[in-house]
Amino acid sequence: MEQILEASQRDLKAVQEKIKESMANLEYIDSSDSYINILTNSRFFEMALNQKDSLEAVKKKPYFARIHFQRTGEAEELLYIGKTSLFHNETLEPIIVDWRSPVANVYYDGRLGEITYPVRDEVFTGHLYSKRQYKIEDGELLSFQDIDLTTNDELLQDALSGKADVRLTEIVATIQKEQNEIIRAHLRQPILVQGAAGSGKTTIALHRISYFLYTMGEHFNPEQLMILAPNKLFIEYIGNVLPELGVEHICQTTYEEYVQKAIGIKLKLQNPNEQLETIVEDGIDTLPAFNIPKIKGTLFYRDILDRYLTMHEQQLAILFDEDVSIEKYKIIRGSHLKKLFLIEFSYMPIEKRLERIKKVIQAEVKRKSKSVIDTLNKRYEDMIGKALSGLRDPDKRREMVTKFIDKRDERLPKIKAEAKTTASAYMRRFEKVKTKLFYRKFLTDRILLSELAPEWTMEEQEKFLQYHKKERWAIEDLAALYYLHAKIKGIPEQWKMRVVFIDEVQDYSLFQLAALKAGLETDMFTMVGDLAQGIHSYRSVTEWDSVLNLFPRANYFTLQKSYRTTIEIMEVANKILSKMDEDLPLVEPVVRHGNIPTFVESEKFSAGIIEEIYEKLLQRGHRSIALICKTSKEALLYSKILNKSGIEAAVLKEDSVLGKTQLLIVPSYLAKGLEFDAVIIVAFDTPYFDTPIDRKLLYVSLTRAMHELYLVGPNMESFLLDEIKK
Ligand SMILES: Nc1ncnc2c1ncn2[C@@H]1O[C@H](COP(=O)(O)OP(=O)(O)OP(=O)(O)O)[C@@H](O)[C@H]1O
Repeated sequence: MEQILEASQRDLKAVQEKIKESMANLEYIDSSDSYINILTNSRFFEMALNQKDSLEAVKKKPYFARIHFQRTGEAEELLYIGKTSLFHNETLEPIIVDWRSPVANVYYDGRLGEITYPVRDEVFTGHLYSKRQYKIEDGELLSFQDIDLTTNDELLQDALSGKADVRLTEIVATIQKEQNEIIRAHLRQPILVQGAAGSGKTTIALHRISYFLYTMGEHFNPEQLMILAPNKLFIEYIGNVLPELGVEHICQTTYEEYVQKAIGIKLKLQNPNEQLETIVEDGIDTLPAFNIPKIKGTLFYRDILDRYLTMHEQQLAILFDEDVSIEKYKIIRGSHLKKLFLIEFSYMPIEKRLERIKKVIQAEVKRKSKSVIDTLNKRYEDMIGKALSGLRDPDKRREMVTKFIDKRDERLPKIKAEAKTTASAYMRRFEKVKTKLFYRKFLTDRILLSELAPEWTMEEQEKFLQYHKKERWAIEDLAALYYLHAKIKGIPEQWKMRVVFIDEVQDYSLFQLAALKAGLETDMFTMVGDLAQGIHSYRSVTEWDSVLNLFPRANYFTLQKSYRTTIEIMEVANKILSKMDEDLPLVEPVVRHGNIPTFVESEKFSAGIIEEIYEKLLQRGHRSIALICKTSKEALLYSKILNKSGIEAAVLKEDSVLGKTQLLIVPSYLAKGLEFDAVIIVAFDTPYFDTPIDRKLLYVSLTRAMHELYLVGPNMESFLLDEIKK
C-alpha cells in the first residue's frame, strides 16, 4: 500500500506539472491541444487523488477478513476483504478485494464448503475452505479467528458492545447473512423491508447505496440517487457513514425539502410533529371519522385529483376545435392536434404536450407556408402573364400588371411574417397554470369539489371547504402538489431522481409514494421501515400490502433480529410490541446481556433523581445518554429544571448538532431512528396511555437504548407495564 501511495504521490506531481505546462502554453498560443491536455490530465489527477484518498483512509485498517476459496476449475486463492480494493501495481493481481465485489459475497453469505455466488447474471460455484476475521487497529493486528457463520461471532459482539459513537457507523466487517441479502438484493428491482427496531434498516440502506454505486460503476451519476430521511437531524446522524462507505455527491434530503425544490414552490408548512403532538395530547380516539390528513394520503384522493386533471385536459382539448390557418389556407386541422394532445402525447405532462404541439405547428407552418407562397407566387405570375398577353390597351395592361405586382408584394411578405408567429398566436389560448393556485382552487371551490368528489357527503364536502378556508399547508398537501405538478409540468431534469432510498417509510402515505413514483417515472425504490414505529399512522400507511400493490415488482424482506438493544431491554420493549394491533412478531435480540432495566418510583419530576442516575451512567462509561419524554412541552420544562440544578442538559431539536457530551432531552417522536448508550424515560405530566399512538411512542423510546434503560415515574402503569422481571 505504501508503495502504491508513493507511486501515486509521484503520479500526482507529474500530472500537476503537466497541467501547469499546458496552462502556460495556453496563454501564448491558442492551442486546442493544450485544452485537451488539461482535460485529460485533470481527469488523471482526479482519479489518482481519489485512489490516494481511499488508500489513505484505509491504511490503518486495510482489511478485516480473509477467505480461502477455490472457484470450480481454478486454483485456490486467499482473498483479503477490505473497504476498498488494492491491486499489485505491476502484476495487477488483487491484494485486497472490495467488500462490494461479487466474490466478497462468499464471506457474508456462505457457510464453509460448497458454495455458489452470482456475478451479474451468471452463477459461479466453488469451495470455501475457511473464513478468517482480523481485528486491526491503528495499523496493528490485534487478533484473528476462524469462523463459519458470521453470526454471533466475536467481532459482532465486540462491535455491538462498543460505546455508541453519537452517529451511525459502517458495519462492513460484521454484516449478517440476512442483511447481506438485502444489501445485494436485485438492484434493478424495488425492495421493501419491514425490520424490527435496531435490526439495522438504516445501516443496511446506506450500505446498499454504497453497493449500488460500486456495482453500477461510472455509468451512474450519484446525483441522481436520493435518500429521503425523516428530518434534518437524521441527515446529520447518518452523515459520517456515507463518506466512510465511499459514497459522495448523492442527494440527501427530506421529503418536504425535496418536493418543494422539485416543484419550485416554497411553502410555510405546518410542522408535522406539532400535528402529532396535538393528536397525542387530545388522544387518538378523538380523531374525526372524516380525517382530512389521512384522506389526503389515500389513493382515492389521487383519483379525485386525476379527475381534476382530466377535467383540465378536456377544457384545453376544446380549444383545439379551431384549425391552424394562415390567411384562409388551412395548415393543420385542430382535430389532428387534439388527437396528439389527448392520445399520442398523453404519456407526457400536459404543458410539455403543448410545447411539443407548438413545435409540430411550427414545423408544419414552415413546410406549408413555403408551398402557400409558392402557389400564390405562381398564381400572381399567371395573372400577370395573362394580363400581359391578354390586354391590348397598354394603359390598362400596365395598370393591371402593376396592380397584381403590388398585391403580390403586399400579400406575400405579410404571409411570411404571419407564418413566423402562427404557432405562438395559436398557442396563446392555452394559458399556463400555476400548480399552487390550481390545487388551491380545488381545495376551496364548492362547485368544483361537488363535481370531483361526489362520493363525499354534502357535510363532508363542507368540512373539507371549511378546513381550507384559511390558506394553510401541511405535509399531506405535498403529495398532491407534487403529483399535480408532475402531471401538468413535469419534474425538472435536475430533480428527476432515478433511484430513491426511503428510510422510515412507515411514516409515508400511499399517495406520497405514488406521487413520487409517478413524478420520477421509476419504481426503483428501496424502502425500509417498521410498522411498530408508525407514530404518524394517523396519516400514513398501516400495512405493507397496499405498498406492495403500488410496487408490484418489489421484493419484500423482513428483519426480526435487533442488533442495538440488550436482551433485557428488548424483553421490556417486546411487552409493548405485543400489545399493538399490528400483530407483528416479537423482536429477537442477538445474544447480548446487560443490566435489567430499572424502574425508579417518583411522584413528580425531580432533578435530584435524574442527576443521580445520570452520574451513575457516566461513571459506568456511557457517553451518549438521553432523557426521553413524551412531548416537547415536557422536554422544555425538564431542561429548565435540570439546568437550574446545574446539570448540563439540552433539548434535542430538528436542527441540533449531535455530538456534545451532555444529557440530551428528547421528545419521543424525535427519538425515532436514533440510538444512545443509555436512556432514561420519564412519564409524569403525560403518562403513556393504552392507545395506538402512545404504544408506538413508548416502543420507539424503549428501543433507543443500546445498553441501559431507566424508567422514572409515579408507577409502572405510566409505562404500560405491570412489572419488570428480575
Ligand atoms: N451486522 C451488524 N454489525 C454490527 N452492528 C450492527 C449490525 N447491524 C446493525 N448494527 C447496529 O445496530 C444498530 C441499529 O442499526 P440501525 O439504526 O440501522 O437500525 P434500524 O433498524 O434503522 O433501527 P430503528 O428502526 O430503530 O431506526 C446500529 O448501532 C448499527 O450499527
